[in-house]
Amino acid sequence: MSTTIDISDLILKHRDRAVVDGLSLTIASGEILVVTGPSGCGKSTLLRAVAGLRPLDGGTVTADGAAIVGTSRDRAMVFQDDALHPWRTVRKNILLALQLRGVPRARRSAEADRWIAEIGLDGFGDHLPRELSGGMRQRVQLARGLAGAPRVVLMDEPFGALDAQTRASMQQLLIRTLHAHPATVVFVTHDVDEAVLLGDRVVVLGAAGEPVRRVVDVPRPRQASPANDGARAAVIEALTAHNTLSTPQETNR
Ligand SMILES: Nc1ncnc2c1ncn2[C@@H]1O[C@H](COP(=O)(O)OP(=O)(O)OP(=O)(O)O)[C@@H](O)[C@H]1O
Repeated sequence: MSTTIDISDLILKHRDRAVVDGLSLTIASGEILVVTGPSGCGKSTLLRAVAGLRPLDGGTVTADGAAIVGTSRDRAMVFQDDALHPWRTVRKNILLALQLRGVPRARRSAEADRWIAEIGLDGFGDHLPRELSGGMRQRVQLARGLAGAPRVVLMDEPFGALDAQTRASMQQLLIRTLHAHPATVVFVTHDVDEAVLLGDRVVVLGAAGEPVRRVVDVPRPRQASPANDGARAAVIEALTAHNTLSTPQETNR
């Protein structure tokens, strides 16, 4: 089961400067909404507000009609940084997420094993994070974020530090996983191809304090170009409208 998120007239400030100024947006239940835009435009700030990790300076953010006033086990965060507990094994990192999301003790062990298999890490359950590659650690982070069926998953450049090949396989893993365990997803990325591959819609924010530049619908079924070429071009056009972001070639790394 997933959740509808309603953002209305949202204002978010840093040191009295509005970073998000009057944003209104509804994220449908089960939708993957990608947020992109120039560096410093407020993507992470917006995500933190939806997570309940920071107060609002105006407007409202609701989840199924209830105001978001703090963190909740229904909403999972997945960051780019390695946020695994370094002293816990892969299995224990996933078990902790299951526990925090309220999965009954009797089911946790089998569920952890299923996640370890799902992310292709059979045989690595007893390894510590430092004994894994960056891509493997990121897979564990993904499992930890999605384990226990959170209704909302908030992802801040989760694959930003990965090489192109690992990134592509993580994107496919995310698509498969969300297919099996639907959630409402807000996914922040700088990468235009990633945005149109993953997103049902792509929101292009303006520079900090500016209005949204564009909301692009991505056609489905989900596949690489040429079906998504129109959406890709629309996102690039909006991003480069004021020449404040890296060029498309740079974003394609
Ligand atoms: N803790 C903070 N204190 C003061 N200003 C901040 C703080 N965090 C962010 N900002 C400012 O708010 C603006 C938005 O930051 P945010 O990190 O949300 O942007 P972003 O779009 O996620 O950037 P990037 O794409 O570079 O990660 C930036 O101008 C940033 O300098």
